Amino acid sequence: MSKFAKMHGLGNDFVVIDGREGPVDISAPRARAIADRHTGIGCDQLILVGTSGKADVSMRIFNADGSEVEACGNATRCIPLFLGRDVTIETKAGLLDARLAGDGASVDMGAPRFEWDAIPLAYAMDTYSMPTSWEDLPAPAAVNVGNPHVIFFVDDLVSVETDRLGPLIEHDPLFPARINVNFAQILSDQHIRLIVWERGAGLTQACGTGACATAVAAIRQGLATGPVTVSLPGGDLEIDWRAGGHIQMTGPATFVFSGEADWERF
Ligand SMILES: N[C@@H](CCC[C@H](N)C(=O)O)C(=O)O
Repeated sequence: MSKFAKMHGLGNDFVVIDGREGPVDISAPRARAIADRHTGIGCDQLILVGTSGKADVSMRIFNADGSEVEACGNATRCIPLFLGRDVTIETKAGLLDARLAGDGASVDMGAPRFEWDAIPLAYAMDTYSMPTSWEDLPAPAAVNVGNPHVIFFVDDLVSVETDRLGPLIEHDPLFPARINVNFAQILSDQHIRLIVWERGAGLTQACGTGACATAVAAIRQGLATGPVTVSLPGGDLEIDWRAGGHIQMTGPATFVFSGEADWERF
């Protein structure tokens, strides 16, 4: 048996398992079973907090489909709340600094990457404005903020079939590691509306790394100036980035309930 908390960041929900007391064995099928909304606990991502030799704690991230990934912005904001203090967190994407702020946390998400093989793409291509697209969507941008994102800036978000185009693009062979798909509408110089089809989880209420990647792509293309408010279905995130620098993400994190479970049963 070990302790867990159900938490969320703007409705992007997590089962956060405390693995600091002893090893918790999470395989892909087990992560999928825990995340199942009918037969498990239910979540978009399963988060395993552990000990670390390099930071205060480590964090492993599993999508609802069981795939283990490098980064999760909303979950990173939940960790200071889960532990009750500011923390440094070791992730597959590097060390992150997360501090309690307002009704959530503020996190240094590191520096974005734009090289085609860092996204990764299947072959060399300009990631500022990619010479490709799908159906009526405009040419996208690609950014890696610890995990891979493609961003489409559209005129009218309501008319985009996000649930049909999202999975099509996520699984396109251009993206050998699959991809998180961001559909964004610029509302003003400092305000973006965003819907994210997440790799391995589908449409979510919010995606922290998606907000970071989208704000960075917009600032890079001169479509916005930082700091940017990114409005997702679940609420708003504040993203600050200057070219060459780190991304600072600030927004809410919520504790829902705690429990104890025998993970061997999943
Ligand atoms: N919800 C997260 C992102 C979770 C991982 C993502 N689906 C991936 O596969 O990279 C966030 O808030 O950033």
